[in-house]
Amino acid sequence: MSEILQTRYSWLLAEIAKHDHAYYLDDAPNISDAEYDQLYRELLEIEKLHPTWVSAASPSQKVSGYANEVFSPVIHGTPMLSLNNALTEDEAIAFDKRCHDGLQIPQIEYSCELKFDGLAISILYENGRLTRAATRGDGTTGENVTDNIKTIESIPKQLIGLNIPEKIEVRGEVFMRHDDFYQLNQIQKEVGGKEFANPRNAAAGSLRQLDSKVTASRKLSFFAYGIGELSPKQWLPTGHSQLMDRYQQLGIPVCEERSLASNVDDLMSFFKHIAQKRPSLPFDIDGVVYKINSYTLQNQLGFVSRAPRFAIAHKFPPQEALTTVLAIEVQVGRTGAITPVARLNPVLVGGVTVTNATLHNQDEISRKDVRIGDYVFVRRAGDVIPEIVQVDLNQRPQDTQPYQMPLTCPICNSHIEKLAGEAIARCSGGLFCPAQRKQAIIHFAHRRAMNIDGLGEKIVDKLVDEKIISNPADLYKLQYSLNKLVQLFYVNANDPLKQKKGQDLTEGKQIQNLLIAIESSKSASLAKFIFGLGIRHVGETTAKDLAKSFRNIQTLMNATSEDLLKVRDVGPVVAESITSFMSESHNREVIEQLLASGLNPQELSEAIIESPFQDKTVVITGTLPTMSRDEAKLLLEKYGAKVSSAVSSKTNYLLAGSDAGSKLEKATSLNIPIIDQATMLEMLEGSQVAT
Ligand SMILES: NC(=O)c1ccc[n+]([C@@H]2O[C@H](COP(=O)([O-])OP(=O)(O)OC[C@H]3O[C@@H](n4cnc5c(N)ncnc54)[C@H](O)[C@@H]3O)[C@@H](O)[C@H]2O)c1
Ligand SMILES: [Zn+2]
Repeated sequence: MSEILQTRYSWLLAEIAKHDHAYYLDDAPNISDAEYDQLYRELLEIEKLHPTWVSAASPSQKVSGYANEVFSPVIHGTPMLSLNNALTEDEAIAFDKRCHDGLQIPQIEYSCELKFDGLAISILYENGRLTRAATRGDGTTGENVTDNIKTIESIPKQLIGLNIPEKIEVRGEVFMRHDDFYQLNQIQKEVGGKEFANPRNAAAGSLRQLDSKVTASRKLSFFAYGIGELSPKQWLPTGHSQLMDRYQQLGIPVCEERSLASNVDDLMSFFKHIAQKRPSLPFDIDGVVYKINSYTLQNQLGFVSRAPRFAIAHKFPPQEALTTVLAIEVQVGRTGAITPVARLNPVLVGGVTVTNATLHNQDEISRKDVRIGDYVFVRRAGDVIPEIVQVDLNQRPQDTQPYQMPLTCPICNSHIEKLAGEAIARCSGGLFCPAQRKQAIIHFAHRRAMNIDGLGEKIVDKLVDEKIISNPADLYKLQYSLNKLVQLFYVNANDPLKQKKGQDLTEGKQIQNLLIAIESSKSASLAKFIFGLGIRHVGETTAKDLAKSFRNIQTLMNATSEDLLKVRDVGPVVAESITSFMSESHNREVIEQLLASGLNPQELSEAIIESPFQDKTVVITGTLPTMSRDEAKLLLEKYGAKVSSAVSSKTNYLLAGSDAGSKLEKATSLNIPIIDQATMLEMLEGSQVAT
């Protein structure tokens, strides 16, 4: 039992670390906060049972987060801590009880605030002037974001009033209001930039920018809720609430929505009052915070490693609503991944209209048994993509059917496959499916596949969008589309593909180069061709093994599982993936078209007969008259040479073209034979490569 638990514990540590990275460093979480909190809770439960397992590195022992080293570091005078959570009313009541037990006094006054959903910031004022600002980072070391903070309008650069302390570190939250968030995403959409999943990510992503001009262009807001360094110490008022009042007098923004509570009932009514108000607030909050008001009492209770004992965040449960499933549709991603999506009767969840929810995969649909027509609870936990929590079985209409994913791709009709051990189903028409088109062509042209220089993502996007090509075989027909290409490359001056300054537009050099690269790719090896097909699980190494075993593409196309399993390193999953790919007639058609265009990839045996370059080391330098250096390299390698980049005493030949520089000098000084392209070709005459 304990072994299973130990495994689970290690898994949780790794999982939480992974999510912390995505959340704190990349400002792009992959799971909802509610799901994250569940993982964290489970970790705490296990640690309670096995205190000896807990190391200092556990997220329970330290403040989560990182300081990215691209910012200069700021060491916090006093650590910036986290808050413990109460997820239920009972847990909040238990917090109040712990405070009473710890302080042994009959009545405690609490200051109640909102829990803003942004990121913590420390702002230092010296003699009233803003001199430094830093993020929380890992709690001890934060990121210096002074210039960025200065771009936030509501944060005073100079404090006002008569009672300004010599030095004061104001702590609070930077966040983004809903309207500013929608506006930002709208702009991002227009300029093709990254859209943010929620205001928290947008705030963090906007503040943690190296260029403060970017931050300045994003509208951020700020509320203060705490204090760090202070001098003179006597400046501090008696309690937290009084500090907030004083902040207001200094011109520091403080949220109006706060109150004092004198017992646990007051805490609960504050919570309910705010929960009701939440949908109409202009910014996101994920709960409320209760803090013992008196600083003397706060100090008596003190801190645990990562959070104060005198405060707690009472979090809202994830926001849910009930609605009906109108349809279940599948979406096909760029790599063929099939994701079922529930189309919902539009419903407001926490102030946002939800019309779709992801269902992830068939296993998930079956587990939840979501059917078309069902009433379902939809959750939006302040974040990411809405999801279906569960079906309300009491309201299930008669005649509903368990949902089955389609067997063929809704876009291209190829069969949908699900490989053993994978949760995700995929469209098998990799070479043909419009959804996968761009990805397939980009992969085919990749340097390590057919190596078509100049055929990058942007050009592929254009060629496909303009319907000039729709699959890799179309590349070899491009010379027939010259007119269209010229238009595409040169006519629209605003086009990202337009020629760089100084290049001659009329010459058509870019098109010419592309066509040459496509033409030379016809001689790519069988291994590169197989790799270029983009068959799932067939990487470069597997492609090489397959090429060696099958010698030509036709044999591979007709190989059975048994044949495939004989190949080194090919197991059942790879074999299944290949047979499934090759059994899809659409893919076969594209391969046939490729062969018809003059590609005939063959695997040459490695045995070389009679080559003067067999096992010789050659270095290539300068510009050769008719070949590129890469072409010469391939040729030499085919004849058994090892082509290296630096001249040494071990070099057997230097192949030199015009404008050769230091390599030529070095080779001369080492007495290494120097040959030119013509000599190389002469030497190769009469050599043979066995096929
Ligand atoms: N979705 C994910 O993948 C993921 C990953 C990591 C963390 N998280 C989220 O982050 C939380 C943990 O982060 P955390 O350690 O920053 O704790 P926290 O966000 O739960 O609480 C501490 C923070 O609350 C903020 N805060 C807002 N209002 C406040 C107020 N009035 N007074 C004091 N502080 C206030 C401060 O920034 C402070 O640093 C998790 O509970 C989870 O919700 C999510
Ligand atoms: Zn498809």
